Amino acid sequence: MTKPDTPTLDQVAGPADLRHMSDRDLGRVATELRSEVVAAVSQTGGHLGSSLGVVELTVAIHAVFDTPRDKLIWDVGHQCYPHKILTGRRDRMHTLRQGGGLSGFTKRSESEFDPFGAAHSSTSISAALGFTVGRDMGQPTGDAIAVIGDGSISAGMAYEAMNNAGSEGRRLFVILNDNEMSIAPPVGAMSSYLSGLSDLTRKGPFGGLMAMAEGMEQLAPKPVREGARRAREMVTGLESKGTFFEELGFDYIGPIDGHDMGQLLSVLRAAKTRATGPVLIHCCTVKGKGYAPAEGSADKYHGVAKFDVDTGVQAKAKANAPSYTGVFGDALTEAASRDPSIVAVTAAMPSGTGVDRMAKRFPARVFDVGIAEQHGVTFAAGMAASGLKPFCAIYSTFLQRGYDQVVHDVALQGLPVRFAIDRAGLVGADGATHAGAFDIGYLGALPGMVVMAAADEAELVHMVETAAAHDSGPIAFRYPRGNGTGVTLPERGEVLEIGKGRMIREGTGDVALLSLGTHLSECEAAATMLEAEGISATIADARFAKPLDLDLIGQLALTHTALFTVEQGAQGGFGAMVLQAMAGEGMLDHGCRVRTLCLPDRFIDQAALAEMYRDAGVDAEGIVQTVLAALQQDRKVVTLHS
Ligand SMILES: Cc1ncc(C[n+]2csc(CCOP(=O)(O)OP(=O)(O)O)c2C)c(N)n1
Ligand SMILES: CC(=O)[C@@H](O)[C@H](O)COP(=O)(O)O
Ligand SMILES: [Mg+2]
Repeated sequence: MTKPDTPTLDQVAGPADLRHMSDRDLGRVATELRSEVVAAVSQTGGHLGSSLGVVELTVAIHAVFDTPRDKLIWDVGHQCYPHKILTGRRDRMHTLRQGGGLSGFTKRSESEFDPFGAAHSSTSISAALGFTVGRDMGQPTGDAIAVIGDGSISAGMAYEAMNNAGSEGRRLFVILNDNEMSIAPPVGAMSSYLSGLSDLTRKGPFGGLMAMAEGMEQLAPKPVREGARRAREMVTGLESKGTFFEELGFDYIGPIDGHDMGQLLSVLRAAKTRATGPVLIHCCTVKGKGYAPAEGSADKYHGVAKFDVDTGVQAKAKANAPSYTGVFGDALTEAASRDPSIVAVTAAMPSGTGVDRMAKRFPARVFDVGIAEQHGVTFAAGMAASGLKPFCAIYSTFLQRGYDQVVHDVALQGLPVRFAIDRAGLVGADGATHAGAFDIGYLGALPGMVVMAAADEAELVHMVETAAAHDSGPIAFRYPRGNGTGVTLPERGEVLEIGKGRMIREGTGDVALLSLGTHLSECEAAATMLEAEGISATIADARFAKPLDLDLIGQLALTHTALFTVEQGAQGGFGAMVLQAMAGEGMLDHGCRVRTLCLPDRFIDQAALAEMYRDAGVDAEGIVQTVLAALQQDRKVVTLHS
């Protein structure tokens, strides 16, 4: 890769250097910064499109505001690569999203320029408002600036924050980065409203000037504003209403061209000088700006693998098995073709969850609610209450955002919502914020909830069929990010008996490995390693974390020296529920030793997935070491291989 020529950017060791530069040089920094982002991400992969869309904005904010004393909070944080380069992390960008390297999102522990961590969307305004209270109560902090995207502002939490900010009336800057894109094309009435507002600017230079004039006038005293508005109405012949944001108590500036450094600098400087309360600056940007392959792609290169800068062609590893997401999407579509009452709900991630495959055949039965997991869950609950069979497809980590809705609107009412929980377990490069670590525990605790975990892609097909057939209450099935094992897929899934596990291989009674989910493969590898140590291992696939197969567990406990549960989830999940059941049933009274292998009580930062599970101690070697320790082999605990 040829290193871009960045003579002006090279003068920037930190944001303070920007504040001594001419506006012209700031424009040069932005141009060079964009090339730097493209070059860096071409080597690491990551969230390219959103970062390219905020290059000018990032330079302008750091040039105008006194970061890190002023707190710049990026919503989601996936667009923070230009920010990281300008705030002293340029030399570490080659470690992005890798073990021991830079996080792909903002992270407090990584830099003083990251005042608030992110990755889950729509939190920035709440956090920024919190900082303004700290400032006003004497904490050593300056202004707070939240940069939130048009997708992220569709989440309820953003409105909760604006509602509060508007009544608090504290000086606060919210910059709406409106690129008319989420991961998928935007949905929702707010998106249409924003398009209406930004039409003026997107129409070209005249529109931009008008918008800027309008924007600047927002900061003038009320009488002047009224006069300007009347003048504008005369000129345009259009009634000029206040914006939604002004109705909430914000001064609204814009829409402005988020790539025009001159506009950005003058609006930010004016806003900083004059704002006395909450201000929303509406910036129109382009996701993937300045890099043709990104701008020209449907997803604007939202998340990319390493790529060739000249061609934009991504280096995607060839998969030798279908992705779990794809298997789910196809199985759901097949089930939907047989049952017209099946519908699907996604929260702004149709392709990430695979429901886009169903949407291709049944567009009227797939609903993208935007980034609105809370609404999505209860929306599905209403569908279920009406008699439909909703599949609510949400990543494990993002379902956390709608948990009370799962409890209060689904489980408490026993409504048959089907939860397709993708990205269950650790996820690799997205790191701790995206780990699907907690769903077994947080769902298993709910009365009436059925919780399944697929051991491979064939099992996933069966679980989709089982969920479709399960009408007596809520049911969830979890599966990991990535590709399957290559096992043959059934033409059509079979309905599994609820609460029944399956025996995979019978040993001679030394140890039993009770697996939940796709770590069945690690259990099989561990069994082979144990055999080499003269230890026979029985393997069973629990299939269900709830209800548990007590007959299977009791049988294993009675006939084995030791029982080990293995799961891709945090403590308080499958192993805990097995132990609690065994205790209740007296299965612990006969001397069977029990160990639960689950994720450790700490967050695990991004790394290669296998490395993360090794670190967690739940890979094959971790299982073997735990077995040997539990059997208290008097020989030294061997390390089977480095
Ligand atoms: C609560 C939550 N749900 C879903 C996601 C997945 N996600 C990450 S970025 C994104 C789209 C964000 O769109 P926008 O705010 O417009 O930012 P852009 O990518 O356009 O810069 C989504 C849905 C998330 N990070 N958090
Ligand atoms: C930033 C964000 O939250 C999403 O883009 C997420 O990174 C997608 O994860 P997958 O790559 O697993 O679909
Ligand atoms: Mg967007």
